[in-house]
Amino acid sequence: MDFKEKGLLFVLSGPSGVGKGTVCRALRERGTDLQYSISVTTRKPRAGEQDGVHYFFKSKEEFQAMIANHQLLEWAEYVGNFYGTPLQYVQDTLDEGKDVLLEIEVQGALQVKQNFPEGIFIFLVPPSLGELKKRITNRGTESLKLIENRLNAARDEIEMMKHYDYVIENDQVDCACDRIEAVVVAEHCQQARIIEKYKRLTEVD
Ligand SMILES: Nc1ncnc2c1ncn2[C@@H]1O[C@H](COP(=O)(O)OP(=O)(O)OP(=O)(O)O)[C@@H](O)[C@H]1O
Ligand SMILES: Nc1nc2c(ncn2[C@@H]2O[C@H](COP(=O)(O)O)[C@@H](O)[C@H]2O)c(=O)[nH]1
Repeated sequence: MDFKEKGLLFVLSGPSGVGKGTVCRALRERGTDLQYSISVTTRKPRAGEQDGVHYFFKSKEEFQAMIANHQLLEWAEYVGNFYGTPLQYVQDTLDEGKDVLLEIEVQGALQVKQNFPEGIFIFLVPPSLGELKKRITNRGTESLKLIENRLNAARDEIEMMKHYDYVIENDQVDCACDRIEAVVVAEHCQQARIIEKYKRLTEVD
């Protein structure tokens, strides 16, 4: 039987400012074998953010057209802006046998879980709420009002971590990366065992 192994889908969530982007950048620099989906958003670019690199920046109308045309794997409204994952990229990359990592907020992650239960869901937590506030404030990319909105959303998001397979603390970026890499290795071992079992069960004498 021709059994083509697909890539694994990892979903990384966590409250704004916990360090998802920082940890993903560090994983890239380490050369961890993951592909990163670029999301679509209606949020305005921050200083230094480039279209097609950090996000695909779209108008509300363009975003709604993508929803209507079933071009998004998931989407959500988060603190006044829309965010979504382009479906085609994820499908194609998994079909090529490569692992994909989505860095998305919890409403979107739960949609992925419904439609793609074999995904692996990781929730990144800060050492404390005080440290979260310090990180998002020191980043200096949002106004005080927006920081407050994001911290309010964080309380509800943290409540949702019970729906995730793994909860990883981002105390130090390097340690958080080590833990995520350990999850990737463990999930591949698990997949290899399942495939082996499936092959044995379907073998014809
Ligand atoms: N382990 C860490 N220790 C100290 N500071 C950290 C750590 N991880 C990230 N930071 C800092 O915290 C701030 C927020 O990080 P980052 O932008 O990666 O968060 P995020 O979760 O991607 O946020 P958002 O969801 O808003 O995009 C950055 O200034 C970053 O340098
Ligand atoms: N549901 C989705 N959430 C996404 C996506 N891309 C990013 N995000 C999350 O949005 C918030 C805010 O991001 P920011 O860049 O404005 O700070 C954060 O939690 C991201 O992880 C997506 O495609 N879908």
